[in-house]
Amino acid sequence: MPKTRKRKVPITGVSSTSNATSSKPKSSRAVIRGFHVLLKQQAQLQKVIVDDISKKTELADIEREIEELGGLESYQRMSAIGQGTDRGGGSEKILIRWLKDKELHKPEKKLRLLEVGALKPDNYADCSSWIKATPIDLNSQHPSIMEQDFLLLDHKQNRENWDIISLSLVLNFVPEPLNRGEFSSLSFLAVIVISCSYDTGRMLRLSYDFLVGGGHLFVALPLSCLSNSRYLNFDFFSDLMEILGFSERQRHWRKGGKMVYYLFQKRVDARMESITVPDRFSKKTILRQGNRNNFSIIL
Ligand SMILES: C[S@@+](CC[C@H](N)C(=O)[O-])C[C@H]1O[C@@H](n2cnc3c(N)ncnc32)[C@H](O)[C@@H]1O
Repeated sequence: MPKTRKRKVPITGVSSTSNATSSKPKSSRAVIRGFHVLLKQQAQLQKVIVDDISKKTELADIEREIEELGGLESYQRMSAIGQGTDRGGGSEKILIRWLKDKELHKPEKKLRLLEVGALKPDNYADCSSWIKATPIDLNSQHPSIMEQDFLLLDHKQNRENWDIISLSLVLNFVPEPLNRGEFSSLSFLAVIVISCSYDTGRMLRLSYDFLVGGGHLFVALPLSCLSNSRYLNFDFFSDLMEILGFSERQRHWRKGGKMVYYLFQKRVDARMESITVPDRFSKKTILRQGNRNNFSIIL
């Protein structure tokens, strides 16, 4: 008689039936964490799958779990719930506060803000008298969010076209080129937490090109991307942004916290074309050993 495979306890410990539909903060956090665990494992398994048949079964289990959790839509919905003001609000609050501190909220003309990786269409609705926000996402969840790959924006049209660009939890989320464009939600999920270092660097370069002189770039990252990466730390990131032509204006994180926020300003005198990128920024440079994550940015 053929052996029946015992159904495993979910790797994430997250039950698909109870959590994927709930909007309780604990549940959404658990589902998001669950997704991250599964996606990482899925991406790792996909790398070795070719010659190891037993891994195929493991991968199938993981893909089933991802599907049971509701796929990308569920993940994005949960992240959007996490952004709600009743949950402490999204990172846009920090950007708005910094802009107000700089007295930038009384402009002659509304500030044009490009919000990359928007899960909600109305994050800047309260500031509509001084901010004209354009939310975009690879996989739009709302008719008012333009479905658009930032990396494929028309260069000519967007060059020096934006006063502010927001990359909140996007640099750590850039899918591999193959999975961008015509992706199924599942193949997209597979690479969601394994950022492609070159595209992350390209995103920062494009942000520079797309901002007006003196324009601001807001970056939010999971703290561990800088505090516990093999290839990146606070100093390295600051040097890299300097090289790109950005001056740091604000930085916020706290010990034991989960996030780090930056506000950079495009230097007007910087001439990217003539800058030679030092070697250490154009390849992965190991900064520290041990049990670390692999988040990196390559210019
Ligand atoms: C973790 S969510 C971040 C959501 C929100 N900005 C926040 O701070 O919570 C990352 C989003 O970035 C989007 N994204 C990643 N790369 C992108 C790209 N090249 N162009 C547009 N959106 C992108 C993904 O589709 C995803 O919805």
